[in-house]
Amino acid sequence: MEKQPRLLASQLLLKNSLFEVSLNRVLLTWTEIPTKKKRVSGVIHHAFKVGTSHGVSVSEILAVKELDVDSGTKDDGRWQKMPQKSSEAYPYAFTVSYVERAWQHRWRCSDVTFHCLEGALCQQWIQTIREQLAALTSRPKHLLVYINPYGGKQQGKRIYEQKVAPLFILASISTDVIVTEHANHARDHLRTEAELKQYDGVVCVGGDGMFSEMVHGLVSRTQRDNGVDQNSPEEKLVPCTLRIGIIPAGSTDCICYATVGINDPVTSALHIIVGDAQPMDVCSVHHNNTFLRYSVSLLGYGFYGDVLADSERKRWMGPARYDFSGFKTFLTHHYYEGTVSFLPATDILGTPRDKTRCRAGCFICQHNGQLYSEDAPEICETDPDVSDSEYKGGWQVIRGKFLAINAASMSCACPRSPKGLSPAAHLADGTTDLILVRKCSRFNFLRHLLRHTSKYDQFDMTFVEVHRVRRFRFTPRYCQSDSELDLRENGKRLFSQICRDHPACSCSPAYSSWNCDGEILPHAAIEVGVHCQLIKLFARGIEEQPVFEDLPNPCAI
Ligand SMILES: CCCCCCCCCCCCC/C=C/[C@@H](O)[C@H](CO)NC(=O)CCCCCCCCCCCCCCC
Ligand SMILES: Nc1ncnc2c1ncn2[C@@H]1O[C@H](COP(=O)(O)OP(=O)(O)OP(=O)(O)O)[C@@H](O)[C@H]1O
Ligand SMILES: [Ca+2]
Repeated sequence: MEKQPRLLASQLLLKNSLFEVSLNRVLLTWTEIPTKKKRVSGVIHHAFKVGTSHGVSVSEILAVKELDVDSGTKDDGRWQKMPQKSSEAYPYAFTVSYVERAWQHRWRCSDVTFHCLEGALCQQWIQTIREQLAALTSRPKHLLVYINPYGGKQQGKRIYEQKVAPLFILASISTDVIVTEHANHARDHLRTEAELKQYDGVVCVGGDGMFSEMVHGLVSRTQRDNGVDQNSPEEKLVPCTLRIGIIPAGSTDCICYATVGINDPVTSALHIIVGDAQPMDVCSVHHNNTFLRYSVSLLGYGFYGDVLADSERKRWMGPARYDFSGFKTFLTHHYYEGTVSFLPATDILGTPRDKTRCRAGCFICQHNGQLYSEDAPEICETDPDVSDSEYKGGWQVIRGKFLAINAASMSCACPRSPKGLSPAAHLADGTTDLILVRKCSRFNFLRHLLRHTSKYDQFDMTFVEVHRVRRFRFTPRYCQSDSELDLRENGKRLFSQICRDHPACSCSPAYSSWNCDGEILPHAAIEVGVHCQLIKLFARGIEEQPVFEDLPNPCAI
């Protein structure tokens, strides 16, 4: 790393030991000064332990506070007993709060208190660190927070008040907090009422459903403000400028898990405070030139659609509803007939079955993101319906009987499946991985499902194929007209009743439903397009190697 000029360097006391403390534009470091000498088996050693050098990136300092040594309190009100020796000899002190990496991608807030001989020096340190923090323009100062009190285990309010709000206060972030009163409250407020100009970001406390509300509110608002018609499937959309933060408090939390590496409220709050930014693809879903919904994680027909439809009736069970309905849907083993047409992503780096993983600073997302950005010139894409060969102007057409049709715009990693539905999918590459699971035996489908929880490749099975695509369409075999939709609902009820009455019946219903990020879509025939990097999150992607130990040599960082 290029050597940065020092802004400050002093000898300060930390836990009754003297440290050389140094600050440049990038790093704050402190290294113990070997003072005492120790005789060990006749040999004199400096009392300098390995691990007494520390470094913290300025971009990961959360706050600096003066410590009131005389009163023994910090100015955040927490009491702290001052060590006798330091309060006498080094009567001035300041505390730096910073991000420390813990196990499995968790971040924690750590404090270090330095004691100074003189008040002026103490003030100089505080002032200089504050100036450094003020220069970090990507950090949010004012946030709009929506809390879903009923998401996941209904802990959203408690999680925010106890774990997140104190950190925002520490980092001098002001907030306007709205506790939602009904579904779509946050979406509608964002879309029509919220005065977004005054905020540096919006935050949701909840699960993937709440995140989806934020996406719908922000994306729709941005298109409306820019005169873009969401109903046209081919239309380029205008990217949103405000970043979205997620404090996980839901049942699946897959967006949080796949963008941060863990569903942990404190970790997410710290990513918001340091002002991280992670772009993300958004799929638009249309039916007959009418906009239906946006999707950022999973669009699933067949298995995941059926799991969701069943689980919605069991919300009272909390997160366990998915396991219950998953087991039930697995036993019913329904397949669905239809035609999938898709436009493969060409000229891109990466394939759905390679070993690369989307990680912080992902090169593939940067490369493919340029190719497919919403500003990039249009690539001529022939419509799949204009010719009837199986390979039309780049489009490919597959007809068949499917247990599941899944489009994963990102890995969909979550606590249930830490590698996700499509482990090599990318957050911001402008593509979605289209996974087709054809009709197979229950045993084989179970093998496929189980592989989501092990190191084995879930795509390495004869009945599974996966394509990285820009757009796709699905048409069920027995096409429904809109007026048939009501009939369909009634028919489905009748059908499932017949099947319940005759458990030996092995036939399948004509239609499943699409699970669109945890919401049921009202149509089976849909058209989907990926909008590259349409939104940004307060996240940085999963970090490659978390650092657990103190850095032995700050100069080598
Ligand atoms: C045998 C164990 C197999 C485990 C296989 C686990 C695969 C799990 C893959 C999860 C992918 C989640 C994708 C994220 C989707 C979110 O946008 C959405 C909204 O939050 N969540 C769901 O739809 C929630 C979807 C939740 C789906 C849960 C499926 C559970 C399947 C259980 C099958 C049991 C068979 C047991 C036979 C003995
Ligand atoms: N005050 C509220 N009352 C009822 N429903 C709400 C309220 N606020 C939000 N919702 C709705 O609750 C649904 C579920 O919320 P959320 O995503 O927070 O939790 P979840 O479903 O448990 O988690 P996941 O989406 O991760 O499975 C969302 O679709 C949201 O629209
Ligand atoms: Ca993607």
